[in-house]
Parts: sequence; C-alpha cells; structure tokens
Amino acid sequence: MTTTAAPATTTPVVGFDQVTKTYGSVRAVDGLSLRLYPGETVALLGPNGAGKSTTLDLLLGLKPADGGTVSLFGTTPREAIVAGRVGAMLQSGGLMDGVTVAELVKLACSLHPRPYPVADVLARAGIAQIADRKVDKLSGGQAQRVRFALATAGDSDLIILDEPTTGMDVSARQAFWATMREQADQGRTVLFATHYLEEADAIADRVLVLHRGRLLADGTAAEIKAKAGARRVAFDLEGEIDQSALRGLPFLTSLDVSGQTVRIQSSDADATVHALYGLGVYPRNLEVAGLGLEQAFVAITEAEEAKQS
Ligand SMILES: Nc1ncnc2c1ncn2[C@@H]1O[C@H](COP(=O)(O)OP(=O)(O)OP(=O)(O)O)[C@@H](O)[C@H]1O
Repeated sequence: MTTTAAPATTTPVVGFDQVTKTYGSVRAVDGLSLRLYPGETVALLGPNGAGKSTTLDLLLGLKPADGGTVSLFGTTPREAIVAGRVGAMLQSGGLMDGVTVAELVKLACSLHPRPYPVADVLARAGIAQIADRKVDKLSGGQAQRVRFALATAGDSDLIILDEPTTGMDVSARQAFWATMREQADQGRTVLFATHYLEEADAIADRVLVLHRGRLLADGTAAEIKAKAGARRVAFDLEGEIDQSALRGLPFLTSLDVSGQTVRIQSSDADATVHALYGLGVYPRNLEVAGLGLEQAFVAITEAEEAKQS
C-alpha cells in the first residue's frame, strides 16, 4: 500500500488509529488507520456499504467508535467542531423545514466562530437568487447547494463532504469543485466521499479505496491505476469473430465484443497480444492503454471480493 509522506512533526488534521465500528454482525469500519494532512484533497471511494458514511460519521463524532481512537487536529472531534475547525456537508438532513435559505445560512454563520458574510456564502454557493425561498420547497440540486453553503459558512480548516454533487447539474458541479479547489489551495483539507470516479480522478490529490470497512488502497489516482496492474487493449477484427478463442487468451480479465471491435483487459497485455497473433488473428487499429480510475477501482474491489469469497 502506498502511504502519503508527511513530516513526522506535523499534527495530522485527521487521525484514525485502529478504528472499529460494528452494527450487530456488520463490521462497517474494521481496524481503520489513517492520517490526513493540511492542504490535501482526498477522495474516499468504495462500493455501496463499504463504510464511507460511517467513517465520516465517526470522524465528526456523530457516532462513537467501538474500538480505536479518532482525532481531529490532535483533539477530539467534538472539541474541533466546537472550535469551528470543521465544515461538513452530509448526504441528507441538515435542512430545517419552515425557514428560508437566507435564514438558515444566517443561522449557520452565527454559530461559526469565524463566519464569512452571509451574502458571500450565498453567492459562493450560487443560491443568492433563491435566498427567500423556503428550504422545504427546493429541488434536490438546490438543496445540495444549500448544504454546501452551510459547510462553508465560516473559515474551517477541514471540509467534509459526503457525495456532495449528487443531484447537481453540470454547471453547479463545476462551480462547486472550483470553490473546493480554492479552499484546498488556501491550505484547507478537503475530504469527500463519492461514487463519481471521474471527479475523484480530476480533483483529488489522494484517493482512498475502502472495502468492507478496510483500506484497500491509498495513493494518488495514478498510483491506484498502477496498483490495479491491468491494461486495456482494443482492436478491430475482420470477418467472423471467434469469441471462445478470444476468451482463452492468457491473462485476460475481461472481454467485450461490439461489432468488429474487441475490447479486453489483461493483467499482461504484452503476453495477451502475443497470444492473439498465435491464434492466427491479425488485429487492426491496436491500442494499449492503462486503466482509468473507474476500471482500476472495479478491478481492485472485485479482486478483493474474489479473495474473500
Ligand atoms: N445505522 C445502521 N444500522 C445497521 N447497519 C448499518 C447502519 N449504518 C450503516 N450500516 C451498515 O454498515 C455498512 C456500511 O455502511 P455505510 O453507510 O457506512 O457505507 P457507504 O460506503 O457509505 O455506502 P453507500 O455508498 O451505499 O452510501 C453497510 O453494510 C450498512 O448496511
């Protein structure tokens, strides 16, 4: 596993030490150890039920751990939150019925020890035009923008986002990530859980892959792609394609035939292509490329599933 180097003297923004959380027989978080440092933008990935939301809940002190210790800035989550060092945008909840967008944002600003002006918070989240609307009358994407405003109501050192762009349209997403980049550039740590792997690839400088409550991979997107090992091979064939012969190629991990185009994944692309010629098959327009983050993620998590079953 790759670990991110940081000076031994720096107090981690987030410290998880052998943290465990169980629900009945389910180990949602299973001996998780982790350190995040100032200025990092970190994507938390994992299949459904991997433990992402539970990890964020533990981090925010919303749930107690059954074992291990969670620290924020060297203190308890509660102390860090009371000191206004953490802004959070969770998947649901957080929006009080019966109040307007402006009233809710004003409240969040009044609770923060280092608030930004309400007008700035509304403008940054792109909700100035709907400031007088009741929060229970908002669309899904608008409600997400309001949650984003609440998370950035004041000057926090750590911003936690659980699937932040779900329901946002393309321009809202772009504006959202531009703002998050600014926050990270100013030295803040941004941790976000997502199922949008292209966002993780584009935004995060560190990617964590969780699976059954354990950390499967920790590194840059490039390192995660390299860890998956496999490569993509695509080529065209003429005439009838013998799929069963292709399926017998060595090191093949997936096969997809569409018209005359064959796309495969292989854990040793050189050997697979060599064997292809051995079949008497002459591929045209041959392309060999590394995996995208999404394919690497699937390869890593499926390999772990296979190991455990
Ligand atoms: N309150 C709860 N009671 C019982 N089981 C729970 C509870 N919350 C979560 N779990 C279980 O713990 C595991 C981890 O759930 P969690 O919500 O943390 O995963 P996740 O990675 O955020 O999933 P998703 O991508 O679907 O949001 C799952 O098996 C889930 O069913």
